[in-house]
Amino acid sequence: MTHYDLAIIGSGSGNSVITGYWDDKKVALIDGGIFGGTCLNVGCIPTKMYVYPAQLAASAAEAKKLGVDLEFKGADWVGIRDRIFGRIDAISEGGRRYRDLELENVDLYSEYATFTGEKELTMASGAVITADNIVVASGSRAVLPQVRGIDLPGVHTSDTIMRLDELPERIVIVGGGYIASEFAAVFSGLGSSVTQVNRSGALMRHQDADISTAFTKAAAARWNVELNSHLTGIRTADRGLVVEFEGTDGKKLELVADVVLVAAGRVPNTDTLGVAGIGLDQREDGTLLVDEYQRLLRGGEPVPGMFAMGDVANLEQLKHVANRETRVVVHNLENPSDLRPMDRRAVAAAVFTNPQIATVGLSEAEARFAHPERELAVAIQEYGSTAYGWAMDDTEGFVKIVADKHTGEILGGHIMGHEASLLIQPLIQAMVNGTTVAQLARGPYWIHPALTEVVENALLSLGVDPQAGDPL
Ligand SMILES: Cc1cc2nc3c(=O)[nH]c(=O)nc-3n(C[C@H](O)[C@H](O)[C@H](O)COP(=O)(O)OP(=O)(O)OC[C@H]3O[C@@H](n4cnc5c(N)ncnc54)[C@H](O)[C@@H]3O)c2cc1C
Ligand SMILES: NC(=O)c1ccc[n+]([C@@H]2O[C@H](COP(=O)([O-])OP(=O)(O)OC[C@H]3O[C@@H](n4cnc5c(N)ncnc54)[C@H](O)[C@@H]3O)[C@@H](O)[C@H]2O)c1
Repeated sequence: MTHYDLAIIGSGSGNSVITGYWDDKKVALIDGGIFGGTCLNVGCIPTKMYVYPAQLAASAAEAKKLGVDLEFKGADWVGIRDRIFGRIDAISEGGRRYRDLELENVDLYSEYATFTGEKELTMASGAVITADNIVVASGSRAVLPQVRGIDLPGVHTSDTIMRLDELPERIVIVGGGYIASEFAAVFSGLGSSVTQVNRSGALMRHQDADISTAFTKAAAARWNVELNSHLTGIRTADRGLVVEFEGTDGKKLELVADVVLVAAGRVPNTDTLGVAGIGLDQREDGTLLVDEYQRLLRGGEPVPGMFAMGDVANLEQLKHVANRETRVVVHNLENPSDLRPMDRRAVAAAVFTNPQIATVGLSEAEARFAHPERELAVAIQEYGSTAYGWAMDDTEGFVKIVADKHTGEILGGHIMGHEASLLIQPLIQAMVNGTTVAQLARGPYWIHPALTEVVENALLSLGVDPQAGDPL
């Protein structure tokens, strides 16, 4: 049995816990999957590397209404795929080699581990290690509905769909969330015939209701969308797969496809880690409970020397949240007498679908529920109401802001449309820094006639009460 100062489970965000502080100490880094974790290998980065070319491809159709005659002649799927993974696989392998071969104080275990004691881990090979400190960063994995035919060749999750040998002619995408909506935009942009099928009555249902409704309409104008239908089975056909669904009204739906992508949510990797055996506190969905310092809890009390971060411990399942939690874990591991808390104000996210969606803070419904005592100001401003929106002839994009009518505090911002992921940033900044609606609308210059004017105008149209000293 080898003893370590620190053991880390997961080489995604977990890899960044190994700072210079550990140079003279012994560290075990354990990962049974691909080195570097989800974001690098099968998540944020490769998906966005597909999103950009797909957006270029889709722009041919969008240019037409502006009088520009672009022709989309097809996508070189294999070329795009190899450019993406030629870059990513090399980074993953370089990171693995560095940890495995070049860092003397780090032992890399390329296998799965389970807890067999509070500070004891047993590897798949049978090796047992102990450690004074353990960081759990084991991430999450795709959920596969247990229906007939789910393991047929041609049925994929986001882990495998990006490595296809050819662009599918017809793809059925199961799910209405982030992953399903991003891949629907990628495949439809690149030229596949896409049908996205969701169990509930709208896409992106966790967003503000106005965004969810508008996105469902916008998506249906770009690819086929079927709602209120859940997956019941998959079978092989003469040419491809038949994907079977049942509607909430009992009606059957059968779709023929070359490839099926199942994007029905992700579960935390806690069941496979044996955490229940050591009595760690978990939420109902299996995520590990941590305190504000990212310390693991047992019976509500922090367990000394044990931390968790990332998808295994938060509800957001976002890389920038995992990164921030990592910084908190790094600080608190290295400075146990000066603990610093995680900041969960103004968590933001973007969905890189078409049109893009971005969000920060509370939806209107969440704000009304969370603050029944406050009078809210709500504004919706269309891209098409600004000069840049005229240039784009945009008829879909809009910004929605929710604020406190009397104090001018911004409670939430929601954007759908061109580069929503960029336009949201001033609202994130304002929420974190406590900048009011008036201070944000009139404090900085807003470049004319940039698309950011739609955010400025949304702020102005909220009609919040003026305060003494507001900028002019
Ligand atoms: C398709 C897709 C697109 C995404 N796009 C975005 C995006 O655009 N923006 C964004 O913010 N987020 C995005 N995400 C989410 C983001 O990837 C995750 O939030 C983030 O990667 C989580 O990091 P993590 O360190 O918690 O886990 P991971 O990076 O998943 O690392 C966990 C590691 O632990 C290993 N492991 C698990 N169990 C064990 C065990 N028992 N023993 C040993 N090793 C184990 C796994 O092999 C894995 O490598 C996306 C996710 C997906 C799937
Ligand atoms: N851009 C980003 O930041 C980004 C991108 C991708 C993923 N992610 C993260 O990954 C997480 C997981 O993404 P996801 O899209 O898998 O999950 P999700 O929870 O966002 O969506 C799952 C969807 O599948 C549907 N569904 C579930 N079972 C079904 C069934 N049997 N038949 C039909 N539909 C069914 C649900 O109604 C829901 O719409 C997200 O919550 C997100 O945090 C982030």
